Amino acid sequence: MGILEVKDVGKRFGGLQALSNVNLSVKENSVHAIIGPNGAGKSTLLNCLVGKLIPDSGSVMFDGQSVLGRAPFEINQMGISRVFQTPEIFGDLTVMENMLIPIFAMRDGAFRMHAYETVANEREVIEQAEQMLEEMNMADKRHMHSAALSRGDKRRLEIGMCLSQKPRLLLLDEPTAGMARADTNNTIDLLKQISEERDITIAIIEHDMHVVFSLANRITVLAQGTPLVEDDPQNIRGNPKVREAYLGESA
Ligand SMILES: Nc1ncnc2c1ncn2[C@@H]1O[C@H](COP(=O)(O)OP(=O)(O)OP(=O)(O)O)[C@@H](O)[C@H]1O
Repeated sequence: MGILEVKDVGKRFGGLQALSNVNLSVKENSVHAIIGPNGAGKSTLLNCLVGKLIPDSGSVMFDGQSVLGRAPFEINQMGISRVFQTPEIFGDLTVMENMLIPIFAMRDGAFRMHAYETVANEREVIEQAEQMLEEMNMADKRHMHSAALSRGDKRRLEIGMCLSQKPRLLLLDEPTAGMARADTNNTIDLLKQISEERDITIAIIEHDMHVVFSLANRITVLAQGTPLVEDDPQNIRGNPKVREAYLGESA
């Protein structure tokens, strides 16, 4: 039994069956990649996991509890944290101010833009934020405006903000999209370190096969809204069905 169990999930948009019979079991403390060609349904599936979409059929269980019908913030409080394609940080705030927001939200149960103002003097919250910045290797950038950070550092900050909420499952939606190779490699190293050092499960949607094969210990291939194969990375590489699904792409 995985920490995340998706059973027979279907989702239709008008005449388009975006997902059908999706089954997925994500083992605790694994790094599970969900890959597939454009339009395969990866983002739709992810949105069903975090409450942004409600499937038409099937079930999504996290740690034995259904996430269906819960609002995104409730699912977040259950222990699922999501990293978006474009970093969701507040560019006008400093690195430290950004880091304060989710820690306050976790304590008080809401994620609000002005949150840091009301807690800026609270020692305990500041100490937690400082510690997370240390762990993310960003302490020296604490006073920088977040908009001025490199793409890799924005991602690093956002991942730190997610981790400060102590999630049990981190969902990443193409975390290296649009990055230069150096930033991509830094992000790979950071995610490797997180999965090795923390009691956390990672599920990642990713197009870049270098990232997928550097990180994942389990891979599900989606094609036309349904899982084509789920296996260990070494078996996915040579799988003819996967190559066929990716015809014209590099699997
Ligand atoms: N809100 C929506 N309304 C209508 N159709 C949608 C909606 N969201 C997604 N789709 C369609 O559902 C199918 C699956 O889309 P989805 O974005 O989940 O695929 P994907 O695997 O994430 O693709 P990509 O790799 O290009 O991001 C596509 O045909 C897409 O056009």
